[in-house]
Amino acid sequence: MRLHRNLVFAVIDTLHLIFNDNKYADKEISKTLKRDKRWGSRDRGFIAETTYDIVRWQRLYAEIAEVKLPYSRPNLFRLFTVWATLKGIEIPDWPQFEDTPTRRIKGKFDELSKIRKYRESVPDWLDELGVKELGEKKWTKELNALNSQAPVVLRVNTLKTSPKKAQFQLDDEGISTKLIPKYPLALELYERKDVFKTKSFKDGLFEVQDASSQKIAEALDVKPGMRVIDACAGAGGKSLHLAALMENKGQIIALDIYANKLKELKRRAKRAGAHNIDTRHIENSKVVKKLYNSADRVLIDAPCTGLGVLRRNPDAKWKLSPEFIARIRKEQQNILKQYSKMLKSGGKLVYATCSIFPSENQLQVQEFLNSVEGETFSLTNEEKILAHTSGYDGFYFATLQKQ
Ligand SMILES: C[S@@+](CC[C@H](N)C(=O)[O-])C[C@H]1O[C@@H](n2cnc3c(N)ncnc32)[C@H](O)[C@@H]1O
Repeated sequence: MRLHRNLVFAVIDTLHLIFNDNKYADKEISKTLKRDKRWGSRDRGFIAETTYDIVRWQRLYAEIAEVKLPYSRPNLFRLFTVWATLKGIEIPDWPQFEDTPTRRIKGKFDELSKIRKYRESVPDWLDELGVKELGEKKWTKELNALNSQAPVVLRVNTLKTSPKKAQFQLDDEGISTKLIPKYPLALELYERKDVFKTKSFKDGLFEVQDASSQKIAEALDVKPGMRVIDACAGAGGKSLHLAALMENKGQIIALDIYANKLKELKRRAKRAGAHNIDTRHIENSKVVKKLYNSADRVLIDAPCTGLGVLRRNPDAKWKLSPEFIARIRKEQQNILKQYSKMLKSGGKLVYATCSIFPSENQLQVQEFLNSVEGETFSLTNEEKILAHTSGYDGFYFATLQKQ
């Protein structure tokens, strides 16, 4: 592979913003990709994948390159050199690479690879916490799976088409997919492609949604005509799925504390042809109180560490902190206690996270069930989905029934 100067510079500029200015990798990468209209899909793929790779392996590469945060521009080139050398890519004779040592990279890599926190590139505290939460064996396997590249999975929008029809249409647009057994609406791409440019996407035939995530709305057991509350709806990944399962009949009330996310939800709902979603911004506690005892189903897709989706957001490894985790656990319990009050008697509630840590998952549910607010609830189903066993994102969900 020959390295192109403008693409490498784009990667270096993006890494500077992610590492030194603490910006989100996905947002910065998509901004960078808009910089030059002449870039084709291979150029864009190079920028996105190289940036993600270096973010994912930051600790390992920094240790090999002997550089420390904040990274100067020459140090970012040293990180890049480690990436390229380990990939077997020849380093060009540009002035930016003059002082970057290429010798000993492989030797150091072999040496550091014996130690999990370097091999899998995680901070000490997260490695220790992972062992405490999952046990040595499971954490080692899971962390390894979470450091691999995630497959691209679509959820077919049954308001507009069927999985088989969508598969044919995508095939016509040059995108080959396979059905995934046990995930009725999922299509997995054989090869990474920009699906957002397709006519099928613009026509609302599918959303990009990991296979594990597709289990959440399904677990809520909704029926057409029900009144359903999606309490942490964000940009609506699950709301759209719920609308399809409800065949656009009944009502979905999508709540979130961020109005901009709900605005994005509305845009997506329009494309998907989902007409039964009302959005409500949680500006104060009254918005939730008004909905007490009103819903047949409540989905709590809770804010979490996102450790189950590290393959998609590798920068979370560097942005998370023990303080944040402590805060988010409290928030999860509060949300469960307050938002479960929106459910009618006899209704069902699903609590879900894209985390793999029991402290955010089954332990939260247990704490809730043992509390006064959880007295009338019982656990009817629970699934702990790990990336290394499922092949898809790490997720958790519990279904609770209210007496
Ligand atoms: C895991 S994300 C939801 C993803 C979304 N359900 C989807 O499928 O696309 C969690 C959401 O909870 C929202 N959130 C955080 N704190 C909240 C709170 N106290 N009440 C309601 N929503 C909250 C966040 O803004 C975020 O959008």
